[in-house]
Amino acid sequence: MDVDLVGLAESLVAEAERANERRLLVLSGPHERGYDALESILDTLPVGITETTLVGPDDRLRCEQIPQVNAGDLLGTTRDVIAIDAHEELQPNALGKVVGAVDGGGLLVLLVPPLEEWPNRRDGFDASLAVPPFELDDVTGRFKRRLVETMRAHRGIAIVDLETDRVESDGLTDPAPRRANDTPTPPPDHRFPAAAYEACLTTDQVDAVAAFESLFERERAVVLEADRGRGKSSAAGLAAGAFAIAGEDVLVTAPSSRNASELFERARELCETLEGGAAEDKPAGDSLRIETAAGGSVRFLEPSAAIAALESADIVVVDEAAALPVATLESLLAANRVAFATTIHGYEGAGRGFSVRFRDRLAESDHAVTDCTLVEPIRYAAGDPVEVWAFRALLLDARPPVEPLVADAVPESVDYRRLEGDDLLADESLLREAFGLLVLAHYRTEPNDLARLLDAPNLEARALVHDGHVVSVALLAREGNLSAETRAMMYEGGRVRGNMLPDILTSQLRDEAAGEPAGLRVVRIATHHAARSRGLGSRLLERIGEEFTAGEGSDDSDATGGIDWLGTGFGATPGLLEFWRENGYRTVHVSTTRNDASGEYSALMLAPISDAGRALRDRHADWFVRRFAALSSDAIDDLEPDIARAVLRSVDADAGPPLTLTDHEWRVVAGAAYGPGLFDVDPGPFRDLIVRYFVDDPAAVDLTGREERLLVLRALQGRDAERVAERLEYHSSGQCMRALGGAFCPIVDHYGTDVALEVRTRFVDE
Ligand SMILES: CC(=O)SCCNC(=O)CCNC(=O)[C@H](O)C(C)(C)COP(=O)(O)OP(=O)(O)OC[C@H]1O[C@@H](n2cnc3c(N)ncnc32)[C@H](O)[C@@H]1OP(=O)(O)O
Ligand SMILES: Nc1ncnc2c1ncn2[C@@H]1O[C@H](COP(=O)(O)OP(=O)(O)OP(=O)(O)O)[C@@H](O)[C@H]1O
Repeated sequence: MDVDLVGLAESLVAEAERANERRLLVLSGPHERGYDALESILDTLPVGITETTLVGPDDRLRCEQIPQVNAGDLLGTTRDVIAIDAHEELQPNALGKVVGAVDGGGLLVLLVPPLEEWPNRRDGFDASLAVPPFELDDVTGRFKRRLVETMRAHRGIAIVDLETDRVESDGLTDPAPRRANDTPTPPPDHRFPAAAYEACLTTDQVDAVAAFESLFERERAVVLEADRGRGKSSAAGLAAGAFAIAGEDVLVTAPSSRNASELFERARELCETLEGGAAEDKPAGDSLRIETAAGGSVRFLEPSAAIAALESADIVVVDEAAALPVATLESLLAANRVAFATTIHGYEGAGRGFSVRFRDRLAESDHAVTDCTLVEPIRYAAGDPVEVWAFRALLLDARPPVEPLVADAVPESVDYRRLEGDDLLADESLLREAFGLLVLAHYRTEPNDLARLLDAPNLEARALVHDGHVVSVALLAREGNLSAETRAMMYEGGRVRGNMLPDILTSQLRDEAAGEPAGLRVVRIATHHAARSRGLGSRLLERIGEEFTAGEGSDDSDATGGIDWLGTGFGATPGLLEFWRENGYRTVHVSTTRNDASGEYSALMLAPISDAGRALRDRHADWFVRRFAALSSDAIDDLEPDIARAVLRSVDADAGPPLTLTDHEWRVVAGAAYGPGLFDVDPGPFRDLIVRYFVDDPAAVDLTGREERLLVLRALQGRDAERVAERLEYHSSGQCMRALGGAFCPIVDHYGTDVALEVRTRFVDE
């Protein structure tokens, strides 16, 4: 080989060391030559085998090797050199996870096919985007084209063409030598020991530790946000140690104990510094525990155990909070003094439930909240070119437009726009705004989603733009239109990628024909927070409906038309159910388990366009109404009553069986409403009536919100009267049951047959 590859790698590393930055070396060309080059580089660089990792399919070097799917193992760890073999495939998520693990002074190496060809090759990841009925050939290469373009445009990235033996770019930036880091100093008035601050590596970390001092007071919460590798876990550990030294019992929780290791490391070091090795580190089962001379402690419990033990702790620290379900975070908020540390950008595809949903709940709580953001990286210098490139290429920092640009947007001021892949690729700011809005509005968006948006044949995006800026955006997926073979396979228990609605309607709800009509699922919709509640989201759905109604019916399956139904599935909340209902969508199913990430039950809704779509919606609405009462006392017996009310109200009013209570059942119900009868002897007819009442939503039946919740909790979900009385603030279970009878009076008045009304006259003077 003519080019002095080894010399280039050495210069890159020398420069990286000088600046405490990283460098990226792209080796493009035939697979084997890539490995030959990599091996000679690794043989020469003064880097230990233990500090090197190969991320790829084969164990080909004398160093640690992990496949891309396990790239998450590198999160929170540090390596001098990481090489990614992207010949067989490149998973965008793996790239995002790996980039943060390379140490300052280190090298990231990317083995790729010749750059000109790479975007035109379909790889293993692309295969995952070819969801039925689409084929691999339908997948495009825009994401890779974007990677190549940004690699060529960014600093600090060397590109070598191994086929032509040419250095396309040497990636050298000739950086100024790094300034010696100023040693951070403790804040002037501090309550933690100075050693807690002296252990900090950056001024940001000092500020973060200081933020924890607010937890000396009651009813306080601290929120620590940072990109990966800013030292937030360590800051939390120093604070936890300082509290333990002061005699407090600190309970630490995180998705797994592995996530909390840095925190315990710092806490233990601090306790040892201050107590001269007195701190005890006792592994007890799977929990870590540090105890101090003052009787304080730092201990780890898994989230569910931590929730059960909140009462016993003085202070609760939640690390990697964004990766926990919102429901779990809410339960942890019951702690009086609590801190949440979380990653804000999606290296890990970590949940954004934290910022999206939990923030509101935190603001509503009684805690005074202290916020702190750590910006300065710890593993490498700020402004590191590899991080800058990764953020840009993977849009890890994509943001919606700044508020003033869209603050005046109203339905009359906006244009409807199809966001075609090529437009998005060509217009960086359009892509950033649209993707940024999707990311901000959803709790789980990751680099793979960017690739999907650009390349997946089943996905489309639409937006409302105000003065050229995206103010509302929707991500749409084509579903259904599946062959008889695929449908049979699903019906028999096989899985099909994409196609969420047909999949659930077929495999769970046993409708083999559900995948036949063609649909369009609104995967995600978001309006800029500065312009919500002005009808923009509804306008966007309306325009989408118009566009796809144009070519109604599955016979005509050309690019825009050929759609039988619009649909959606999302974590159900009363507000969202109302939003979709207002826009013509009707509920056909509620999931029987809570979503892992959001902690919510999902609702599936359909808005038919063609006759085939209407038939699909109608039969599923009918089945849903028929099964709802039985579900309520079983799989969804803990569905929040306000969600149950909203779910039933958003079912098509014509759906479900007619009321068929026998004369005897009417006597039982009317007897409980107006006389001495009891709900408990025969709940069935009561439940049928309640479901009918909610689905019809008749104005003539006058019930309060509290009465409706009572109907759900006691009668549909069959919960214990005493608990229901407590929750709805009735004086006693007796009063609660009397109120239940009372709630049935207007229902009997409205629906009751002559037999029922006769019962009423026995007890009421008319
Ligand atoms: C498949 C999915 O993507 S479901 C997830 C939807 N997206 C999100 O939750 C992201 C955050 N939220 C948003 O971006 C917006 O609130 C959207 C997209 C839900 C609605 O967009 P908007 O432009 O505000 O819609 P629009 O003005 O037409 O309708 C608003 C009405 O919907 C209802 N609504 C929507 N969301 C909520 C909510 N979270 N809580 C209460 N009501 C809500 C209300 O009735 C509201 O009217 P109001 O504010 O006068 O009470
Ligand atoms: N004060 C400190 N003293 C010693 N080492 C530190 C300190 N702060 C951070 N580090 C080291 O820097 C790296 C990143 O720190 P830490 O894990 O706390 O950051 P983080 O923001 O939680 O990062 P990640 O999200 O990647 O886990 C770790 O290897 C940690 O050991």
